[in-house]
Amino acid sequence: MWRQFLRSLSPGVIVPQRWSASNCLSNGAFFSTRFTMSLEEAKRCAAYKAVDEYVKDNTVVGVGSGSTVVYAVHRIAERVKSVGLKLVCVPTSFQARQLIIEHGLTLGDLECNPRLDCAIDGADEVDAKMVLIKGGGGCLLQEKIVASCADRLVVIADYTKDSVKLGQQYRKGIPIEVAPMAYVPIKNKVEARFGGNLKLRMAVAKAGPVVTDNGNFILDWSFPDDKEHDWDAVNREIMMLPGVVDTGLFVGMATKAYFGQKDGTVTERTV
Ligand SMILES: O=C[C@H](O)[C@H](O)[C@H](O)COP(=O)(O)O
Repeated sequence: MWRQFLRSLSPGVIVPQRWSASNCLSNGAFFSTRFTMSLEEAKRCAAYKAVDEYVKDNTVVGVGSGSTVVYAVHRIAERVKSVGLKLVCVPTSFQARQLIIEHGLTLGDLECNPRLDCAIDGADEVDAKMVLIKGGGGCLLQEKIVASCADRLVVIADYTKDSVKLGQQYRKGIPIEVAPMAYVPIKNKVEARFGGNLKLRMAVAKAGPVVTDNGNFILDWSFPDDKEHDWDAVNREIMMLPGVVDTGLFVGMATKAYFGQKDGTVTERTV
């Protein structure tokens, strides 16, 4: 019935055969291209499931950044209204802060809430061992700080982020946030030590480089993918370079990931 109705509105629309337990597809579908709808629905399903399973009453929740997190915030706001959850939400970026405020949620910070029950965040890529690449939207530093204060980091993503090995699907490289004055020496040192190449991320609607919420630059490291990397060791070594503020490598931080699939189901990974 629903499928017929949705198809009558837009013949190109793919209406998933299976609806997830969290009923994530019943709260509005996207009527654009086949791929966009599918990807957006996949993000939504993952986000809804994670919120339903991990966001509990009387807790402090870290709110990640990016397009998938938008769905998580919608769901958190729905549950605050419908079930009366009492939450404090700690943002990981300017974007997250705005989302919290726009949805009428209680805004917190690490000064008042140095310990969080869980953080829900997106990722650019997740490997088989749950090592993440984050920072495609430039928010890696605050995301890592907030995640480090949370009892649990829960990742929400669509199926394009689920990889065996980093670099398999996400081709933009590992973001490294750096103090502006140090971007050239850091670029040279990382290339000499590990290979690949680092590019200064440039802004799109502004001349010059992207400047993060923290006033820094981002170098995107296209690392050599023809060898195995010990990401924990790589991360530690890069972090030791003066001027490196943080990396988008999240090693040993996430314990749970939800991947929304094309058919509206959600797969899970736990470590
Ligand atoms: O800096 C941005 C964050 O790390 C995001 O969580 C990450 O880029 C994933 O974003 P999206 O959900 O838009 O793919």
